[in-house]
Amino acid sequence: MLRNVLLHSSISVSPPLLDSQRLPAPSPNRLSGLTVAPPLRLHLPLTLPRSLRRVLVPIQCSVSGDSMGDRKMAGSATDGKDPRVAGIASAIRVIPDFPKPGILFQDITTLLLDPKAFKDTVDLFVERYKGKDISVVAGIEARGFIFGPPIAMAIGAKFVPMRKPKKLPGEVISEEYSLEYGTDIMEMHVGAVQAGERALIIDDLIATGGTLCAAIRLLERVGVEVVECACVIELPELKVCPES
Ligand SMILES: O=P(O)(O)OC[C@H]1O[C@H](OP(=O)(O)OP(=O)(O)O)[C@H](O)[C@@H]1O
Ligand SMILES: Nc1ncnc2[nH]cnc12
Repeated sequence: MLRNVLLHSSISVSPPLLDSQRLPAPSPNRLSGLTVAPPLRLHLPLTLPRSLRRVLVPIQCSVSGDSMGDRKMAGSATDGKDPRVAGIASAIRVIPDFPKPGILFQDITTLLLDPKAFKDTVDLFVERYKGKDISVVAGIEARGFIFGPPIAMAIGAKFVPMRKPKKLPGEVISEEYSLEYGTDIMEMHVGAVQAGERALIIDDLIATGGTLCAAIRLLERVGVEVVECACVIELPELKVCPES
C-alpha cells in the first residue's frame, strides 16, 4: 500500500482560470477503468518516501496524514498548508470527457499560462530537493519534461528524459509497463546515468502509478538510487496499479 507523502494538501482542483474556460462540474466518471468520484485532489509535490517507494505496487493513491505515522516529514513546505498550493490548484483546468468520454482530464497547460503558479510549482519542488545530493532529475515524457528541467537546473542536477519508444537516437535501455489496455515502453539513453547516482523522478500526474513504477525500474536496473518520485497532481481515487 502506498502511503505517502509530504504534501498532503487535500485541495479540490478548482474551476478554470478564466470565466471563458469554465466548464460544468463533472459527474463521477471513469478513468483507467476505475470509478473516479470528483473532486480530485492536488498534492504538491506528491512524493514517495524512499522507504515506501517499493510499495508502489500495488499503489494506493489515497493519502492520509495519519497513515504517514512517524514518516510524516515535519516542517515541509509542502505539507498542504503552504499558501502557494491553493493558487497552483486553481490554475489547473479540469476538462471532462477528454481524451475520451468518462475521462476527467487534469490540464496543466493553464498552470503554465500563469507565471506565478508555474514558478510556485517549481519552487516547491526545489525547496524540497535542493541540497539533497541529487545528481539526476529524470523527467517522464511528455509533461515531466515541463517541470523536470527547471527543477534540475535549480538543484544543480542533470536532466534525463525518460521517453516513449523510438524517440531517443542513441543506444537505449527499455522497460515495458502496463496501461489500462495493452502496454507501453519507456526508454532511457545508455550512459545518461551512472550506477550510484541519486535520482529524483518528476511527472505531472500519478494515476495508477504504472508509469512511475516503470521509471523506477529503469533507473534501478542500472544501479541508480531513486530517492523519490514527485508529481504535481495525484488522482487519489485510483487505487489500482497495473503492475503486479
Ligand atoms: O499513473 P499512470 O496511470 O501511469 O498515469 C500517469 C501518466 O499518464 C500521463 O501521461 P500519458 O501516458 O497520458 O502521456 P503524455 O504525457 O505523453 O500524454 C501522465 O502525464 C503520467 O505520465
Ligand atoms: N485524468 C488525467 N488527466 C491528465 N492526465 C492523465 N493521465 C492519466 N490520467 C489523467
